[in-house]
Amino acid sequence: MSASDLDVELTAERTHLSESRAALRRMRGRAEALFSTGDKVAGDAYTAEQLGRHMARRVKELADDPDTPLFFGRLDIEEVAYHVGRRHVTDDAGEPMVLDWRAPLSRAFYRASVRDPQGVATRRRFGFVKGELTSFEDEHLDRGEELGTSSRILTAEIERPRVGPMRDIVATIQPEQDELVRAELADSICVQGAPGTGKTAVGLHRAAFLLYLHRERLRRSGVLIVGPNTAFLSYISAVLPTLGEVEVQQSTLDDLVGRVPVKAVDSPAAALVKHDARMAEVLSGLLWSRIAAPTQPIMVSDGSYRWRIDTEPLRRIVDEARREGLPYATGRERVRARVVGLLQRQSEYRTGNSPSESWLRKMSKIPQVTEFLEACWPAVTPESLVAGLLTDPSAAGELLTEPEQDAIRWVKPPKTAKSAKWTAGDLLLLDEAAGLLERENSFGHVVIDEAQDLSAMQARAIARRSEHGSITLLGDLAQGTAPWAATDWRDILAHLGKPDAAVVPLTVGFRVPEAVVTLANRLLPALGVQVPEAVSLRRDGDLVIVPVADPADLDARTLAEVTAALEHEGSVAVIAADTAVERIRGHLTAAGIAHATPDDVDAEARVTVVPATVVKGLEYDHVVVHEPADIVAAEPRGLNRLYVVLTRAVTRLSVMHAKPLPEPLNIG
Ligand SMILES: Nc1ncnc2c1ncn2[C@@H]1O[C@H](COP(=O)(O)OP(=O)(O)OP(=O)(O)O)[C@@H](O)[C@H]1O
Repeated sequence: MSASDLDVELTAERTHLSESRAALRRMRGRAEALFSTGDKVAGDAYTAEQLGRHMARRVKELADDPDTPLFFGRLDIEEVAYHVGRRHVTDDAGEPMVLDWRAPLSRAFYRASVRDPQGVATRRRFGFVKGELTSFEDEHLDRGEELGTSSRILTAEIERPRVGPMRDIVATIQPEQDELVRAELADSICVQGAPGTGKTAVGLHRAAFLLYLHRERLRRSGVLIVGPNTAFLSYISAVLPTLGEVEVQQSTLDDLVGRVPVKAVDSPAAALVKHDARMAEVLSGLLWSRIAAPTQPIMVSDGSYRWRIDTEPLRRIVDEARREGLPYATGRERVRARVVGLLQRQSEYRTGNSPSESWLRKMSKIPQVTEFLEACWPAVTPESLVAGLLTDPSAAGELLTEPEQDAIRWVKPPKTAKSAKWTAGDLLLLDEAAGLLERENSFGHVVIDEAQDLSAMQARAIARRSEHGSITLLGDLAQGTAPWAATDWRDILAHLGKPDAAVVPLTVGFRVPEAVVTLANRLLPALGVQVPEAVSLRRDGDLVIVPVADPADLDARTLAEVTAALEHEGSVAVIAADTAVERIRGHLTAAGIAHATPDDVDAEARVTVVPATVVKGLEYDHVVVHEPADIVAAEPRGLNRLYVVLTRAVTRLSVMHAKPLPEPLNIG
């Protein structure tokens, strides 16, 4: 294309962009007008509210962010040009101006290749600067031209300095990622991906894709994203809204099971026991052992009548309900209903009339029925069941060893279950107990990030919430830092109730520069897991290792490194052992350098000080690691933690150390 042809073409594309923006504004205007008349046309308050919510969401979905391009690509198929963007935009006649990236036709934008052009003659990618269309790049697939990962626009996107929260990757999703994003709703998948291979991005885009394709169904059942901590959730929270999806629940695991506040901390030994799959068996055994065979008939005087149900039919009712495999509380209500049913039959037989609703209600509450239930199928709450176990763990019998029983035994049992000081581990037990009593609502789809750290009991809590839905499990076994972290995905998948999910590897890294990946990969053999190594797409980037002779100088040298990093564009993080964080924050404050906490992704400050234990899933342009040996020494899986820490850098990594570097880093 000649320079003037290029200009003409660029101008035409810019015109299409501004016309599409105008069309989107009109779509939004129409939605707003409908919104404001919605309550007048709706027949009743309920419909008005439903309609109102729907319209409010629609208006939100149609919001145009001037900084994000409305379209980022174009496909030429049979002489027709289709622009591919974040959402459908249609002109006033309803003709498409921009296709949603999730539409079936858009698939070719991500998948078409010279070998399999899928009808695409030319694929065009657009370059943008602050929402302004500034360039484009063509691949004439029909002439055998294909750029793959050498695309200049893809490279620029990957190498862009990072600031603030995570962004979507719709413009540059890679074919192997797209395959995961567009997997069927019914398919549960597990992605084993090295650091920075786009697992989180894939999970979020898959959620958006499924919502597009199965909108009504998933709106009813819901989509849930589970992340490791609030810093991570705030980092990813903007991605789905920019993709037009505003109704996805995002939660940490602790919040998901948080039915009561946490007021105490488990010892490491107690936590290990409480996260173990045997606890499910213990609780289930304890609960069902509460059921006892009836030993007395029920006798009721009802005005001038006397009703009697003998022990034998009562036994049959209890046995049958037990065999039906219902949750405990549901089973109890079933037994009550059947007992009342027998009373009703006797009454009908004797009086010749059907008893009234109020009679049935009265009978279901009379002391004789309640006493029978309390004796044979007693009322249990999650709190009472778990409190019983923690007061007397010997009830677990052989399922727990004596030291294990001692580890979880309450030193001073609370007066009542209500006044108990529950720990995070107890919340899992309470959730398990609640699941034995009543069924949880199941989400239509659950995305679980950093899943390598799930314990058996945590996985079961998620399984209860995805029983009738599918899951996307994202993680990296090498980044497992929890004491119960898995070494095989099959173990976690079994606890999640999805044993047959496909385990798919991702190995191409989009975050970490090659030199940094090479350093981090030295740790892999010491981590005790079989995972494919990452390969980096990034040839740029810097790695500096700074030995500091005098430990007393380490903090000052770290501060100097931060100051030097601030000369460059992008975010800066100091990652240190948790115990050093407050001290480093103090130094920064004293030096007048504004700094933020990782929870605050919208902070003005460019520097964030991050404790090593919360850095999982996050990324920063320039990472300054403070004393790796201390990070490793702080916890049993310290080397895994260091692997996580070293793989957070997008452009530059500085490793500051006064102590010797941990052994595996020194090889080679
Ligand atoms: N196809 C892509 N195009 C552009 N950027 C991408 C692409 N895939 C991933 N990225 C970017 O690479 C970085 C890492 O992605 P992400 O956080 O999803 O990786 P991850 O596998 O979850 O990493 P970790 O295991 O370290 O948490 C992000 O900045 C993301 O936007």
